[in-house]
Amino acid sequence: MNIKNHIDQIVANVVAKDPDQLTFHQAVAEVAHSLTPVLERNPEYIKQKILERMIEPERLITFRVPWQDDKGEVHVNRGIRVQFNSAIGPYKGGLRFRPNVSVGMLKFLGFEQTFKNALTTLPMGGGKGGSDFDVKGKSDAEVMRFCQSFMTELFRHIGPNTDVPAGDLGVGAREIGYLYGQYKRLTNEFTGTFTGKSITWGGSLVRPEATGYGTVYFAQNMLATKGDSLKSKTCVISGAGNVGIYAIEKINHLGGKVVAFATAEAAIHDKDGVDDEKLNYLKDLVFVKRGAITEYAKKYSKAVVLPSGKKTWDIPCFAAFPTAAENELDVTDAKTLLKNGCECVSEGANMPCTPEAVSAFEKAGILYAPGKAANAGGVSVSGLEMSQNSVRLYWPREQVDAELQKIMKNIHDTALAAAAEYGMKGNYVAGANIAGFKKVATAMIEQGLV
Ligand SMILES: NC(=O)C1=CN([C@@H]2O[C@H](COP(=O)(O)OP(=O)(O)OC[C@H]3O[C@@H](n4cnc5c(N)ncnc54)[C@H](OP(=O)(O)O)[C@@H]3O)[C@@H](O)[C@H]2O)C=CC1
Ligand SMILES: O=C(O)CCC(=O)C(=O)O
Repeated sequence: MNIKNHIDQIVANVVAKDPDQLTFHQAVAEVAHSLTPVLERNPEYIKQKILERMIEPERLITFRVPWQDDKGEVHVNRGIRVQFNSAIGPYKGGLRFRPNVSVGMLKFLGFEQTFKNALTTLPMGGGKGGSDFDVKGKSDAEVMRFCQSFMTELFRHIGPNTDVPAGDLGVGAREIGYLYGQYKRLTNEFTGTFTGKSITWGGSLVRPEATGYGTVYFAQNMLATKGDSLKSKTCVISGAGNVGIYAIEKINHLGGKVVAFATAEAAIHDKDGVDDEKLNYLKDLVFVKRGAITEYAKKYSKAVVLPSGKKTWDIPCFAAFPTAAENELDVTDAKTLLKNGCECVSEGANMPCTPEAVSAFEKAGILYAPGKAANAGGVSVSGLEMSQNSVRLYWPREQVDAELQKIMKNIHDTALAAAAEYGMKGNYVAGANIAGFKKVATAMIEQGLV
């Protein structure tokens, strides 16, 4: 059998089956093509149709979410949970509330999550969920009513040993509180069915920081292979949310300087860098006041708002951290980064670089880490939160952070070793896909035709 043709056919079938699910096609194509040498060496995977089974979610739940705004007007949104793969543990993955959320988007995210969770070494399967609800411009009371309605259906499909959601875009501490409160009311149980909980009621220290910190730890591990580090280096990020803000914090800890960050609405260039004092202001602005980042440029006179159409990737840097959303960094951005001397890209978001941008980085031979490896710190500490909930203990900050660093180094080393084993030295995309796939595939084979 010609393995390349076989894989092309699998990808073509995915496209034909659900033609509108573009990000899902993109995620499947990337993984499938990097598995060519693995399938060549392991005919059992082909015989057992492991890849074909892995691209079909185990279960897909959609439901109606009716809610009332503050004026009493009724609205209806769609709730979705994709329970993608439970071969190595309960389904695990975040909830996203954003107007563009669709089944296809959540399938892409749930598929990626399966590989990411396998890489963490913790016993977690893959899942993802969310709604086309827009949290922007809603009052706390409206968000609460929406979350309560959403959970009134979702609660019957989740549980500490079944499916454990967490946050993602648009779902932060406030939303998790409202969702968990309703879950508890309906089940009459206080269990670890959610992660990212507040530290006073079952959360883990370092979970809020974990994705941003982890992405920077991953970059640190990549740079160490070249005898380099982030010390005194200029960095840029996109996104000024949970992942982006804590990525800035860790870059500061390591002696780097972040000179640009952005939201979907605006990008800021601060050539002096976002030091700890400015970062505290930014945290309060984003997490507490829910204000626009343009306020930052009003407060700090040397910072400027970039002209419309300009992105943080236009600012020269040594390392770039895309921490916003899928396909936010295209090939033009990649070429600009390379032209300006960028040597390291570590993805905090899920699939933020387009395939053409990734090819440009690979061709240039710079250090490039895909999200499913580099942003796995968040779900890793979620796994540690589940462990703490199971034994009803809280671990100290130093212990959780030490575990996080250990896990990120292990993911780095595992991806690097898998890439080298299959003749793709230094290719973290192939390495992460191969290592994640082999772990899940082995579990699926051992569990019979599931
Ligand atoms: N939270 C976590 O633990 C994890 C998150 N991720 C991924 O990281 C990314 C960010 O998540 P998180 O920080 O939690 O989300 P938040 O909602 O906290 O923040 C997202 C930030 O990205 C900006 N943004 C969103 N969409 C776009 C876009 N299309 N172009 C430019 N900027 C955009 C938002 O701007 P605005 O406010 O204007 O919308 C906001 O500043 C997502 O891809 C998520 O899937 C991955 C692993 C774990
Ligand atoms: O912490 C989690 O369970 C999920 C985090 C997440 O959604 C992600 O890794 O993309």
